[in-house]
Amino acid sequence: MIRFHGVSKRYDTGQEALSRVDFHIERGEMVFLTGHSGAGKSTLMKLIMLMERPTSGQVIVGGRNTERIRGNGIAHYRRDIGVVFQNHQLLFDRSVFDNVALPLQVAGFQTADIGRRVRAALDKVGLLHKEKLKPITLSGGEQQRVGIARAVVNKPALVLADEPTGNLDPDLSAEIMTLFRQFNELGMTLMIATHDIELTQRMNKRVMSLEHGRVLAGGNPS
Ligand SMILES: Nc1ncnc2c1ncn2[C@@H]1O[C@H](COP(=O)(O)OP(=O)(O)OP(=O)(O)O)[C@@H](O)[C@H]1O
Repeated sequence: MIRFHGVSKRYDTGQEALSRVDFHIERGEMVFLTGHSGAGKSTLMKLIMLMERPTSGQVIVGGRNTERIRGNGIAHYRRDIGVVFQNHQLLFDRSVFDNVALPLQVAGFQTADIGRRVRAALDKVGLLHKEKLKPITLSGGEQQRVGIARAVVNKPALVLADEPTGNLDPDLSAEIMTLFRQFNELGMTLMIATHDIELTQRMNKRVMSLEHGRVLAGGNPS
């Protein structure tokens, strides 16, 4: 699903965020990405999202060399990737329903189809009864679940989550991880960046660790 071949990323500031990174994630895997602050986790995910481009090396996603994905192709490519952030990035003047519907509207789905899919996603994260509320009235854990529903509503093959439990207490973090595991069991490939080593140990999934822009361990399926 994702292959990095000798990927380096140097920002314009001269900072080398990734240095000759090689790894492979198979379709259907759930992999944690860990490492100290500044190790390069977000940069690695931005390269997969085509928000940044490598200075050298190849990023292959779903069998496609992303170097060749340009212009209009980028939006199309991103439709098959769900993204979850630590700070939700929800629209606070829209309802829960509208927030989750957003990716489907952008992709041009029919209204009836949108309703069906949004409710299915909200049901999976246990928030069907809150579809009319504004996100501001929800707890942090609920807001994060809205963010997750939005990330998966399009049934993407790949979900990237950057510190999805960063602001949550241990019980809520475990709940979010259970959700991710359920999506993984449905066949989605997941990559989850986290500082929470204890949480990753409990999940019993592959852990890939970065240190100063290099893969320290766990770069390949066991
Ligand atoms: N846009 C940018 N311009 C310049 N340097 C950057 C940029 N983004 C990240 N960096 C630098 O690249 C390195 C890797 O940053 P990155 O955000 O990928 O790390 P991270 O492992 O996600 O860290 P954290 O856990 O703190 O989010 C850091 O030294 C950071 O300062």
